Amino acid sequence: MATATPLPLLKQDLKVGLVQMLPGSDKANNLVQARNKIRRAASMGAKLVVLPECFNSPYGTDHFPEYAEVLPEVNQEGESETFKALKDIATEHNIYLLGGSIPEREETSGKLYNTSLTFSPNGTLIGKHRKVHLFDISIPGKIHFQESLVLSPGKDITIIDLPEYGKIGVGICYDIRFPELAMISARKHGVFAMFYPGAFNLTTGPLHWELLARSRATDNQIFVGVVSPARSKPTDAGYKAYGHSMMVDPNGEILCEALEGEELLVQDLEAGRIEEVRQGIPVYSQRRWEVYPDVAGVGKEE
Ligand SMILES: NC(=O)CCC(=O)C(=O)O
Repeated sequence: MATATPLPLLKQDLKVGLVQMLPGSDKANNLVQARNKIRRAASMGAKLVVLPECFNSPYGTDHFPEYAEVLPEVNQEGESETFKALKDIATEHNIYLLGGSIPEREETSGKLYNTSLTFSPNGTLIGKHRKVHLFDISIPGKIHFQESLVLSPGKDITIIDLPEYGKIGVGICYDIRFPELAMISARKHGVFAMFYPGAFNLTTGPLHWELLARSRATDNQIFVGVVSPARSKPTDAGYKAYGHSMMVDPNGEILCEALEGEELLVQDLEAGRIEEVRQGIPVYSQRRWEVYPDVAGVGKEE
């Protein structure tokens, strides 16, 4: 009797667009810039387009309250300017749209979050991720940043089903430093990719951005996409993003990488690549859960 071949995690090839854009202080103009770049990605065949962290505002604790919008829950409709714009763009181009992140104000509590919205090609809100790990670091003489001054942390791992392709996981920037999130998404939920809209800086970017993207991909043998804002001019005030958006394959190899400026990356993800890598280096079937029972509960495949 013939046994059914399990579907690959990524069910068919997928062209992904990563938009490295430069957000300014004019929200309406940021939305126009995003729309233009998404249109270009779609015209190049991208079926999933990903924007950077804080794509519609400058990145900074002073700015979050001013730019925050009230956002709906998954499968609900909303009135916010950015929600409506992203919904329209996804529908117009018949694409999945992972809308980077924007500051969110929760209506009832007034709490602020750093939140990512994902839309299906028919404009349904199919994913909402609130940044779980807030970016609070202090490296003397280099960088001090404290998102928790104004933001509250999200509480959930976010898995989104793109029925024709498979599942993706979403994290926002600092979330990439916590391997548990990607590990649970990959091993428990079977995602074919993690996407991290992110805005690393000029101290930790050169040190850790590529290292972390390639580590999450290699740890879990999945695709990883990291999408940054472009870097503003040295003479401009405010936070300087590292840039270097990239797509990494399940073997930890960089498939494409941007420089610092505005850039659009369009990259094919190959169905079957995950299984090929896992066959060659079969760590998935070689885990010794009895040696590390403390983590077996969170990492073990179901
Ligand atoms: N926006 C962020 O979460 C920045 C994270 C970062 O730069 C890091 O080093 O981590």
